Amino acid sequence: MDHFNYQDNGQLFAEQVPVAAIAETYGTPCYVYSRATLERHWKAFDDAAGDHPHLVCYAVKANSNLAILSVLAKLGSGFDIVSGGELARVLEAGGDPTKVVFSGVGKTVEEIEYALEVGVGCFNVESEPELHRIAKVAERLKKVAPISVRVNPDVDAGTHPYISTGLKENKFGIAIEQAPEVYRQAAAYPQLKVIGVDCHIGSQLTELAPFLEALDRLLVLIDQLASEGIVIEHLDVGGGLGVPYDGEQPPHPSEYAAALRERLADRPHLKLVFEPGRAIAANAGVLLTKVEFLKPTEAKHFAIVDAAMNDLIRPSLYSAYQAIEPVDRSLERDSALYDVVGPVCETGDFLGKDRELAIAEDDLLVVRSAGAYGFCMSSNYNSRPRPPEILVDGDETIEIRRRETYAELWKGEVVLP
Ligand SMILES: Cc1ncc(COP(=O)(O)O)c(C=O)c1O
Ligand SMILES: N[C@@H](CCCC[NH3+])C(=O)O
Repeated sequence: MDHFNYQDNGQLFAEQVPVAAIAETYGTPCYVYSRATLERHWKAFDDAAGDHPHLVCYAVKANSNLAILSVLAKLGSGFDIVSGGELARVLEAGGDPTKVVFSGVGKTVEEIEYALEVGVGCFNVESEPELHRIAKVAERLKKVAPISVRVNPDVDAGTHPYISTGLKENKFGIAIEQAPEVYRQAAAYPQLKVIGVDCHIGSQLTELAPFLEALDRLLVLIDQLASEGIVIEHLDVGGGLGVPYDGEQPPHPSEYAAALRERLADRPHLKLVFEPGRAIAANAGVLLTKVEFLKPTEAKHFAIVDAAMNDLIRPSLYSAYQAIEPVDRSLERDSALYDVVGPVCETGDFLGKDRELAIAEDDLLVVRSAGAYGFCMSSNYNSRPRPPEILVDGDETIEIRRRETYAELWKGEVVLP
């Protein structure tokens, strides 16, 4: 069962995970996750950091199902959040607020109050006005807010422009040249406690070099701050480690974490904070979908499936590649080149283009690497109920979110008299 992992990414897992039985029981489309794989990925970071002080703060945005958060909380995980809603989820799942880092460029007064009330571990401050806002709220609540400045190190992460975050032109963080001045202002506020430096340069990075370049720039900053008497206790390197969607060979989490740790060998007291999302969740999940119709046209063959862009938006939004495979490859089928599309009324509604597939109507397909930025980015567009989420936990399959009903589609709406 323990099978959706990096090394095995190219293999069919149907023999080990009862996906056909899951589809039978819960219907399609349907997300399926592996608890063992989630745990293994989290531990790869944790183990590689070894006895260097560290905290793996799973990025909740990647997959925020309460069951997933509770699995990680039980391992001792911290959490990287970007909203009050994510904080509420972490608390509901049994997460420790003191192990929460709060990122995001637009924290509201209400969110800051909430985070201070529950005692989050750190605010990752993304602008000067945010610094002043946190200080003001903390003063009013008579609290001291622990803060890091999210520094934009101006490193090209070499990833999709929509998910690159560490360049000068991106909205995230504070330019590294301005960071010392912002730290000085922070240090002058009695209601703020400077504890860290933070960065996050982008997502789906497949090389170590940009991470190390960013790290080196932050270490220079940390030394400069130390010379001014501003002591940094933790270095948050963000998330962003990529996964193999289409033959990429990103460093394994253990290799990545070990490389960063090595850089800090002469700084045994500088705590390392990681914020991985995708690397933990993506290849711990798949989206199951069924072929509704095969539609050959003059220009193209379409495989119309029952999952759509509302269920998994990454292909439509970023032209992202996600592998699509038939669950049962032993069936006799003619092979053809298909665009795998959903029922949503948008030309951009596709899960994959030009895929060589040997399939027929009613066949079950898996869309791989769908455990991260899958369900959490889903919507009800075209009034499609969102799919269920199933966690495979050893021999058990647990429905960790049931399929939405039609009535849930209009929850909170009113029919006018
Ligand atoms: C601040 C921050 N931390 C962590 C993450 C998680 O990124 P990833 O899923 O690429 O590890 C993101 C998303 O890119 C982010 O914006
Ligand atoms: N949602 C994106 C990643 C965004 C990362 C969040 N900062 C994806 O699916 O690849």
